[in-house]
Amino acid sequence: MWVFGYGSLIWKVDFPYETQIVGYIKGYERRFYQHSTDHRGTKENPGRVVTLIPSDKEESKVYGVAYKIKDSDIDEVVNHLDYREKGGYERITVTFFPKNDIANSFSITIYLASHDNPQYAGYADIDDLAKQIVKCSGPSGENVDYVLNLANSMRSIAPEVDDKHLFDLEKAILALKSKQ
Ligand SMILES: N[C@@H](CCC(=O)N[C@@H](CS)C(=O)NCC(=O)O)C(=O)O
Repeated sequence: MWVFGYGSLIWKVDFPYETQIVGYIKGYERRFYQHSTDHRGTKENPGRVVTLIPSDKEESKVYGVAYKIKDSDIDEVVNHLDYREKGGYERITVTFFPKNDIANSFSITIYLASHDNPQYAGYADIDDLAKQIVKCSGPSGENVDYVLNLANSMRSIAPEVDDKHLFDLEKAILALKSKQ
């Protein structure tokens, strides 16, 4: 079994895996459109974490990390991730393209929070997202750290990729923090 990480699963790998490959999935865009009340926010003050929105933009790709789960670990890992992603995410299967070997794509499981889940927050502009995020923290820590960890991880796994939404948000958050 393979699992694709495109958010905290890139930088917070709290499950056993055999190997990992950097690559992408197509037809989606990564957006901070999911409320988090159990990790980076609370019910009263929900944070924002990433999900994927469908995109018909030619060649829309979301880069992340694919993890190969050993057969004997599958039940444990799926139970763990089902619990970790309980805030509105569901497992679906998509095609993964290894960055350095796109000819050998394969099926992979992702956790996606669709637009009709109860914690879907939807669109907000970058400044409003940043203003919300700098005020939030939850059981897993500061919402700001979630964004900065993801931005730093993306720069290290795919430095050639410009995820405008992510890096514009990072810039807006750092600008707000510098004024505090
Ligand atoms: N499904 C996404 C993970 C989305 C995500 O980040 N989920 C949150 C749940 S709200 C999480 O696991 N957070 C852990 C943390 O914030 O430390 C992925 O593939 O990376």
